[in-house]
Amino acid sequence: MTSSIAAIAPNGDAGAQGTFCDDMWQRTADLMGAIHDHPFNTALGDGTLERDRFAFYIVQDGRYLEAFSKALATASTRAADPADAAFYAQSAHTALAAERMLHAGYIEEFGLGAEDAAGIATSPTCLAYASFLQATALTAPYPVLAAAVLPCFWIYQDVGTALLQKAGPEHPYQKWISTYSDPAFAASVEQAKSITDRLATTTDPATREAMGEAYCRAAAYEWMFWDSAWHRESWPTARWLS
Ligand SMILES: Cc1ncc(CN)c(N)n1
Repeated sequence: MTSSIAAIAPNGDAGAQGTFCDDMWQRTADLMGAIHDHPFNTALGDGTLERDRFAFYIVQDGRYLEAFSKALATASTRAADPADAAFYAQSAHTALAAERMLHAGYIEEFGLGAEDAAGIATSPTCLAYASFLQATALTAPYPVLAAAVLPCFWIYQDVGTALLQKAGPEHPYQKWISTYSDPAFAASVEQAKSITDRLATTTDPATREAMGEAYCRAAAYEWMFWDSAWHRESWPTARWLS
């Protein structure tokens, strides 16, 4: 009989011993299925996603990426290993430089001016996800922060790669799909996974448990983010507050 939390699967079943990432992939298997099957992503994949929905997503995502980038920059300052620090610093830059450049292209293509974008309120889900990342960056142990940012890499690569199978060159969202199915992005996902796995094996059981909770919370927010874009989520209180 084992007494080590690290040797217990995150769902509480004794037995299955894998890396932290293997455990997380198993634990979120149903959620990943729901992400791939979400109408936003199936329509994104077959190119039928309405522009309004995608534009709403792009505006929200630009705001999310600012928070994500800050969380990564904080991870860089908190990393003890210089190679990890460089990885998170580089990723913080990429989130703002490359991903937001992708957004800028779509915003221009859709003829969305700065004023139009400013008129779209940050959705409750976008704010919740961004706030969760920033709170984790500022208050949680560094391994928990590494786990919290991992789904942002891994899930996007998984979705981008799956959509690549369906997308031809004339696909309206080809650039989005290419960004997240790019081998360079896959390499950064592998690095984020390997850092997180290493931290999970060297930390104490309670922190590893908290890493699992942070990973699953962020993965849940990923589903919620696409769902909120699909429904163009607004504040139920908007009628009283402008
Ligand atoms: C909500 C969200 N999550 C992740 C990613 C990929 N960095 C993104 N652009 N947006």
